[in-house]
Amino acid sequence: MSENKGNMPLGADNSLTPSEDSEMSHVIAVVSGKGGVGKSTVTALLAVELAKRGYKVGILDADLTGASIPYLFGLQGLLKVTEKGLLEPMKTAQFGIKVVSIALVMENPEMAVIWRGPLLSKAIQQFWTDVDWGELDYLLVDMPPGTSDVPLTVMQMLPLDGVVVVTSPQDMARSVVKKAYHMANQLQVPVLGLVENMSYVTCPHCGERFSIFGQKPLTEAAQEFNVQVCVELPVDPQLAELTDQGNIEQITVATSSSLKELVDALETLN
Ligand SMILES: Nc1ncnc2c1ncn2[C@@H]1O[C@H](COP(=O)(O)OP(=O)(O)OP(=O)(O)O)[C@@H](O)[C@H]1O
Repeated sequence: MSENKGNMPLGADNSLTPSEDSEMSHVIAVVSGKGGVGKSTVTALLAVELAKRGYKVGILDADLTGASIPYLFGLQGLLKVTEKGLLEPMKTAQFGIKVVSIALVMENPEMAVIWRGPLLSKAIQQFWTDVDWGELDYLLVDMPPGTSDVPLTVMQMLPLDGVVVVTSPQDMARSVVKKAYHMANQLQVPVLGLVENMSYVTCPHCGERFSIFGQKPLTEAAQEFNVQVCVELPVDPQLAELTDQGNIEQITVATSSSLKELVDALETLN
């Protein structure tokens, strides 16, 4: 782990190499200021949209104390171990997205709640070094919520292309974006996009949009911190139902089309 010397940028820790045969073209971290804003849901939707465009996608669920990626995709059971002694990611039913999560490794993943920072970091490190990821166009990392030490350490370990920030209208968006911006700056990677989740509701009868939490100057925050893309996702009852059922891959265009601009931007990384 590289040492933080005052204001010196931390950069990625290049000593951490993925397992033999693993090759990730792009690694993108999805972060949020706090839990419950829909970070895992957005990670899953981005993965589905990229997979729909024909890319090979994986998700590293680094949110060890709130691992929800397997549930969104209806994945159960434990990961198998390959002949080489590596963990084999579990593939999602429809698009074959490769998922690794503490919930697929431990019978009792709730134990991770009592782990301290170094143990959490070590587990995530192993999700990078001891997993047979194979060839991936995109690996999305569902980060622990917040912009404190643990997520920073995690981000520091991985060779990131950039960061996607998820906020909700009740969130202090400007402050979250500011912290994520400084975090990304330290790591010398860009903030690729800002997603305001549960931003509005659409009337099912007339199609009119209601910003029930009021209009927030989200684009101002994006401009201020030079975020390239800024998108809004509606409160979507279909999405809530599909995630509860573990069927997020069956999402139809309505919500996922809101992510189009961001997915386009991720595609330009190629
Ligand atoms: N746009 C949306 N419309 C409807 N429901 C949503 C939307 N986004 C997220 N949800 C629901 O909100 C809940 C929390 O979402 P999610 O688990 O993605 O949050 P999170 O930020 O990852 O939380 P944590 O960090 O605590 O894991 C889920 O039940 C999900 O179905």
